[in-house]
Formats: sequence, C-alpha cells, structure tokens
Amino acid sequence: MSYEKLPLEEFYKTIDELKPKFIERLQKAIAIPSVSSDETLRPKVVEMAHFLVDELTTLGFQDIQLKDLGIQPPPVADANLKLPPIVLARFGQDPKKKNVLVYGHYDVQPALKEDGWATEPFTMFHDKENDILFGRGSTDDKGPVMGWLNVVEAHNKLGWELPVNLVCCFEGMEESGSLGLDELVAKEAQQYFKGVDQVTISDNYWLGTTKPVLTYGLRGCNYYQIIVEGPGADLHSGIFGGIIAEPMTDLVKLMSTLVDNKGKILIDGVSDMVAPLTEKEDQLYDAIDFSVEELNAAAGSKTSLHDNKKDILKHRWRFPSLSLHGIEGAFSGAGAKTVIPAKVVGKFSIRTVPNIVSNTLDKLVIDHVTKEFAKLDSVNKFKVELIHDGAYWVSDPFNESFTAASKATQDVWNVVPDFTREGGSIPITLTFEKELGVDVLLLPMGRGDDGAHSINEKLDVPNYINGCKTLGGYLHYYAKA
Ligand SMILES: NCC(=O)N[C@@H](Cc1c[nH]cn1)C(=O)O
Ligand SMILES: [Zn+2]
Ligand SMILES: [Zn+2]
Repeated sequence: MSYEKLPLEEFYKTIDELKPKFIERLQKAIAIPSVSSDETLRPKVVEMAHFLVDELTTLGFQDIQLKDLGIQPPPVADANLKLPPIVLARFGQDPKKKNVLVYGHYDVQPALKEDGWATEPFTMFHDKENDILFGRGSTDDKGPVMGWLNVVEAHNKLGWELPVNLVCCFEGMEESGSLGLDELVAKEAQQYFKGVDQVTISDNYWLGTTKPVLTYGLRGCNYYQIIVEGPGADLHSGIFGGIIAEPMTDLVKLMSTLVDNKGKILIDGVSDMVAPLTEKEDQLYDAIDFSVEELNAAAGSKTSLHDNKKDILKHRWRFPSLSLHGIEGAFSGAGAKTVIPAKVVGKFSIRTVPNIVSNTLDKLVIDHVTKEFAKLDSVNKFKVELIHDGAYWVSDPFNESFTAASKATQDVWNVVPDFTREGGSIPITLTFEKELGVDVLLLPMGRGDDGAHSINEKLDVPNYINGCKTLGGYLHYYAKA
C-alpha cells in the first residue's frame, strides 16, 4: 500500500507493542556515561557513537558514516583530545519523497550519585508505580534520539516504508558548545545533506507537564571562564592566610559584579542590545498555558523572581540571563578543609536573545571583568575568556512542518499544542537553517519538569512512547503536506 494511504492507527498501535524493546534500547543508551565536558570520559562519548552505529545498522539504515572532527580546540587540558565523531545515516533515498534531516545529540551533562540523585544516574531506573524512566540523558537527549530509531523499527515491523527519506545527524558535543559541527554542516550542505527539505530537532521540553508544545525559538549561550592564579601550589591557610593574596577572594569579588540576586545583568551595554518588546509580542504570552505553580513544581521550590506568567515567560524566552555555574579548583567537598586554592576558574554563561551580537557581547564581558579586576589592585594573575558560544534562533511557526507536527500531536495527545519559545540553547539550529536554507522545527518529547541538566533527570514512559508516535505521525503528515 502507498504510504499516503497507510492507517496511522496501526503505526501508533505498533509503537505500543514495541514499548518493552524501546525501554530496553533507552536503558542501554543511558548506561554509557557519554559526558562531553569531562575529558576523562571522552572514550565513553565515542563508545556511545559506536552504540548508535550498531543500532542504526541493525535497523537497516544506509550510508552510515562517522565523521571525524579532529582535535578539540582550546581551552582544553589535553591538547591532543579528539572531538567525538558526528554520526550520519540515511533511511531511504527515494527521489519521489521529501528528505527530512533529524538532529539530536548523544552526549550528556555530568552526573554523580553524590550530587543528590536518588538512584545511580547511569543505571536507568524504571519507577513502575509512576511509569517514569530515571537516568542521565533520559530526556536530554537520548530518549528523543532513540525515538527516531524507534519510529524506523515500528515501520520495519509493520513492513511499511518510511513516508520520507530520513537523514540522521547525531553529535557528541552539544552540551559543550557543538564544537566542530558548524564546519561539518557547511561542508556537507551540498554533499551528505544535499536535497534536505526540512530539519527537525527533538531536544527540548514542553513548557509544563500536561500540554504538548511545538517550539519556534531558542536563546543562545555564550559560556565564559575567569582564571585567577596566585601561589605555586595550594597552601595551608594557617601558615599563609593573611600573608598572601588569595585567588578565591579576587574571583568571588569579580563574579559578584556580573549579576545581582534579582537576575539583573550588571555588565554595561548588554541590555541595550536586546530587541524592544512590541505590543503584539507582549500579547502572545497571554494565550500560553503556564502558571507560577508549574514553575515552582519544576524548580522544586517557591523561589521564583517573578510573580506572574508573562514575566516568567519573557525572562525565560526573550530576555538574556547570566548564570554563575561553578568554580574549578576550589574546595567543594564535605568537611572543613583549611586550604587556600592556588588557581581558581570561575564559570558563567549568558543566555543570549535577539539582537545581541555575540562578538560585541564577548568584548563587553572582557572589558567589564578587566575593569573590575583592575579595581581590586591585586597581585594575582588573571584572564577572562570565552569557552564556547551558540546562537539564538527564532523562526516563523506558520509552515507545513509545524502544521504536520500539530496534526500528529492532536492524534496522539488529543489536544492542539501551544507554540512556544525555549530558554535553553541548541547551538546548531541557526546553522542548519542558514547553511541548508530550510525551515527548522523543534518537536519536544519530554515535560517541563524532567530535570534536564539536574539531578533525577527523567522521562515519563507516556512521553517516551507517545513521543515516538508523534515523531512518526509527524513524518507521515509532513510527507503528505
Ligand atoms: N537540550 C538542549 C540543551 O540542553 N542545550 C544546552 C546547550 C549548551 C550550550 N552551552 C552549553 N550547553 C543548554 O545548556 O541549553
Ligand atoms: Zn539537549
Ligand atoms: Zn542539555
């Protein structure tokens, strides 16, 4: 039967039948600690790429390639550290069908049980009472990546052909700035990616916990570090305290000049670059289904800086934010170690929005920190630098791809999805749009309380399974559009 006439209910039923197999596939993926920011775990990131190759091969994908991206650029501890490969694969090459590129990432954020996880982060735990899968990468982004594979498996089981030619691009450095991917996309635009009609990404989340969304905007992310260096080695604070200049004291002062405790960025010139809010845009936020209570539930606290839905959404989606992430080299364990750290590296990032210019922002940040360090009159050495950046992206959601995704969502969830923007970043999105000259759709699988990047990251089984149905249903509706 032609794919145009296939009854989608059968596909949705087959996804349900394959549920145990799909859960097992995600469990195997979570078991590989593919943390891209931890240089010592780089072999695991590469192992995850090979796991994907094995799965893709078994499912009958063709033209599977591992694209080498060379050595990771500085700043990096190991000057010879290789970047993990990009996994490329196709399913089908029928010239009569549309070509959909699906992107996802197989790397994850760091996770340690002692951070406060209830279970081992890299051993998937299926809470059967609540039907939730816990584990690092469950929602970000191994669940959605497995989702695309699961769609193909369900078609294979039914003996159906896919309604589109699928082109997969899975990377292993998304959580660390997608290093090397811009260049690869540009290089492959007229080769591996030639003829791509649409890019679809499942790597973000619903706004809340009950209503599906389709996403048409992302903030960007510029990530910086401030290095302050003093003594030749860590020192005893009883012997050297009060006698030498302490790097931590300088660093804490510097970091406190970046943002205030109400979230206001204190670096001159940043807010001047933000696009003014129009009345039309202001009204868009009224229709979105969200509440302060949902934010509190997802955050696990009542510590919101804003007391109404509109302000929360604006500050998540269309205003920049600056977050202080941590201090490398500082004492951070339990107990009361009396040490003076010799070298400390403060990490912070700025989520960017239209019309912030990335290079201009870097200059403002560097000038600000340099000026503040001069005020300290310190004898320590200091440096501030960009680690990586990724662009923001906002698109027009009124196209056939969003319509197809909306139809599939209505089939599966019985509700018309909200159209949202997202506070997080997926650095490669704008590059795909520009280099391939096509539309991008963000089609999320997980819920707003999944705890991506946090402890106890999870993916609800209904989201995983219905998410697979939505991804597959979307391909069918898009093929027919
Ligand atoms: N699911 C998308 C995601 O988590 N993206 C990361 C990307 C990033 C940017 N810099 C470091 N990581 C995010 O933090 O938004
Ligand atoms: Zn992600
Ligand atoms: Zn992430």
